Amino acid sequence: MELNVEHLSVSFSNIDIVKDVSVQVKKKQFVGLIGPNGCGKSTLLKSIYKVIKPRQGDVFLSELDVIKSSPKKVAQKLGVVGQFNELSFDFTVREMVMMGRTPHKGLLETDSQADYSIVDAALGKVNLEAYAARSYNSLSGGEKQRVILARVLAQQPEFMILDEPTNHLDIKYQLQILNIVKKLDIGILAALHDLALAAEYCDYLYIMNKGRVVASGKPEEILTKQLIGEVFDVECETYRNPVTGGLGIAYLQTR
Ligand SMILES: Nc1ncnc2c1ncn2[C@@H]1O[C@H](COP(=O)(O)OP(=O)(O)OP(=O)(O)O)[C@@H](O)[C@H]1O
Repeated sequence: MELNVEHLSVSFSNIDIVKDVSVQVKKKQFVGLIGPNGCGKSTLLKSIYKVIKPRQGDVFLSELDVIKSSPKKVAQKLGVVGQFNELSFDFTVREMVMMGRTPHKGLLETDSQADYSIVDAALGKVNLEAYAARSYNSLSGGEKQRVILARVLAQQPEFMILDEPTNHLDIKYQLQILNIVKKLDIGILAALHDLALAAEYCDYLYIMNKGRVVASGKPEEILTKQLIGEVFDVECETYRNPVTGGLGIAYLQTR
């Protein structure tokens, strides 16, 4: 599926937080959204996945008009890994992941053998099979993050939004999660903080500052020291990593 966000604006108490933002994710593209704290990344993503109503603009997932469609209809296509994953009620890890199947079920439909197999496969993908009976609230931040990803995998979405999916994760699981979502071969829009990881995994980047998209393009084309300096207020040098061949960024000092 493709994502088309057109001229989206979001305001809280008459203050514009997201200002006329247009974003496109083509079929099977991994697109990153980067920008400093408070620039509006989460607000933009939440208005795409229907948690916040935008003041104006359109969101389409291929032909599906996301703003006008029911949450269930959207959840059949769109998976979301959000930033905060706390729960008031306690569920087991397996119950949490099984919730990913809900959008595909009728009102009184019970869990089928196929649902159990899908849930087991999703737990396996994030290395949490042994945690299936554990209480979700007893897990560490990183384990919770992997359960949420497993729930989204069980949902079998055709498009995925991730809001800082590698928050809380040590480097092994940061790479594991990015590798898992990359291999899904579906459209992805992900807010990321680590610029080097964004450069490595993303096909295309949008850079936000103060509610607006200020640059977009292929990572190596737009992640210049001038742009990083302007947007993040940090002096840096960029270089080609001699080991990976990818983009390296040496941060020097804050401005
Ligand atoms: N419900 C709300 N009411 C008023 N202001 C809000 C609300 N939600 C977010 N904001 C403000 O909107 C701005 C953008 O917040 P947002 O969470 O979108 O930023 P972000 O780019 O995702 O930041 P971070 O990198 O820190 O997660 C912030 O100044 C925030 O305080």
